[in-house]
Amino acid sequence: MNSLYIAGCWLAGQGEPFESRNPVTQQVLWAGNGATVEQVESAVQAARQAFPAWAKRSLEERIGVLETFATTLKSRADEIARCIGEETGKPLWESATEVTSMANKIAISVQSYRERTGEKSGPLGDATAVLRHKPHGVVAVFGPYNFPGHLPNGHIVPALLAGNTVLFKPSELTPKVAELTVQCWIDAGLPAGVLNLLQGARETGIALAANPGIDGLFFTGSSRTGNHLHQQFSGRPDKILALEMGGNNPLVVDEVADVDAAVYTIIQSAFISAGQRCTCARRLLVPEGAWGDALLARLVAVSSTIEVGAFDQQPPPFMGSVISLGAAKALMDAQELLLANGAVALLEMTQPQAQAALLTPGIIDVTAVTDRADEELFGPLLQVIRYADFAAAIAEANNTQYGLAAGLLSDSEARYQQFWLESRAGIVNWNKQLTGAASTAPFGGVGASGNHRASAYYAADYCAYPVASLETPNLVVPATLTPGVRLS
Ligand SMILES: NC(=O)C1=CN([C@@H]2O[C@H](COP(=O)(O)OP(=O)(O)OC[C@H]3O[C@@H](n4cnc5c(N)ncnc54)[C@H](O)[C@@H]3O)[C@@H](O)[C@H]2O)C=CC1
Ligand SMILES: O=C(O)CCC(=O)N[C@@H](CCC(=O)O)C(=O)O
Repeated sequence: MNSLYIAGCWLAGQGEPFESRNPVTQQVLWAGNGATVEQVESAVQAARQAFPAWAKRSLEERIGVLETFATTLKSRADEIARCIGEETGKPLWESATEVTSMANKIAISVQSYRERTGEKSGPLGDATAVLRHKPHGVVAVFGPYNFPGHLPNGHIVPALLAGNTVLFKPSELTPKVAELTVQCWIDAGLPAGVLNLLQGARETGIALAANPGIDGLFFTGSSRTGNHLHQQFSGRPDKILALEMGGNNPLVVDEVADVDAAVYTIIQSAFISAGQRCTCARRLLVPEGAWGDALLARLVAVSSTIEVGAFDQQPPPFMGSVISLGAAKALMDAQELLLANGAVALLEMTQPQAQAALLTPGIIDVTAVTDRADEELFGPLLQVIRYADFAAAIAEANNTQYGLAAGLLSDSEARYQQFWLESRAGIVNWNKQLTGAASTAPFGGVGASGNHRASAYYAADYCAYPVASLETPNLVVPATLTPGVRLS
């Protein structure tokens, strides 16, 4: 099978074989071979060769290709949504929103490019000061499995718009979505070599990140891989590295008047996408006492009725599966370990069928667990921590190496102001779910969640570098010479 797209040609990978499966039925959806070190090198050369012509095209010409890509996405929206659903397990209604986000990314990126990396000029003395931006050159884009279309697209679109050429290494768990996306780019008329697809697992990623021919690497994925890349790129200030990584996100609940509104917002924060969003609430901070007990009772009651099912089930489920049987097992093991260490199951996460990666929502009280690991459990398992007062809640919210998203549900604006000031995260929400960040805003975290190169609306910033110029067509001797210099 021709799994790679290099220099405008589909060709077979010569590396390790791998496949993707429907996480519920285990049906094989895609099978192929990864790219070898040599094939990565030939893709880097193709991207290098294509770079000057692509970068020299006018911005309007590049926008034209991107807009055709958006039209292609819209015309194939149902097919792409189905592909995302069957490969990730995400319900069709949610996969459809992912395709919409992909298409919307074009206009948002153009607006962002013009606003943040466009051209500005003004008089400075007897010259004109001009600010323009240039693309970096050849950049690698690494994608995660949870948004196999939207998140790589969030790097690829602004990178191409700025004039870079791209090597796309998708998650090995979602090769079929990646292949379909690249086909849409081909149909949109993207010239050969401008976007190259390097399928493969970790070894392909390692080969691409280590290739000396890349000028930058834009990564969305786990903190562990991101940290590894950060170390690998240390001492290389000549290469730009943008890291979007995971979180251990806190959602603090105050004693609000509308308990059902709080419960709904918690569910949208913790269980959407079966808990497989980097922005999902992982830790729910609930006040000690009767009000907190009542909130939790209601949360458990409603969560136990959440529909979980296959991506195409009718009527549609709220939650699909997690990405694989392996991921389901790791989550079940993590729950078991927490329970063995003193956690109390308020609603135990279960895996109803051993051969399907479907998990029911889990809510466990970990207040009594000492030395809780500060790690991201990437699935539908919400950890509850009870707090004595608001200061303790904020301290617990910040008790993490990560800093992606943090939220407060409270009727008090003063408390929100305190929370906003004292919390440390790139997304801080008040009475809104943690998930579903807008593409029209910057998206990135601090601490172990990122390296201060926010994506989404600010992706333009890492896709091009500023060039400041002082310009005048007339080379003249200034009226006043610097002391000590004589021209006569
Ligand atoms: N902050 C953000 O914007 C987002 C972060 N995420 C995070 O992504 C994670 C889930 O995605 P995964 O696919 O599991 O991430 P991952 O880190 O396992 O994989 C991401 C990519 O890196 C590649 N890779 C793995 N090891 C590598 C190595 N040593 N060298 C080079 N490449 C390597 C993989 O093949 C894949 O293409 C979660 O932690 C989630 O929080 C997901 C979405 C958004
Ligand atoms: O990148 C963008 O355009 C906006 C950020 C975004 O879409 N965030 C989503 C996905 C987060 C994840 O991958 O887990 C969200 O906040 O739900």
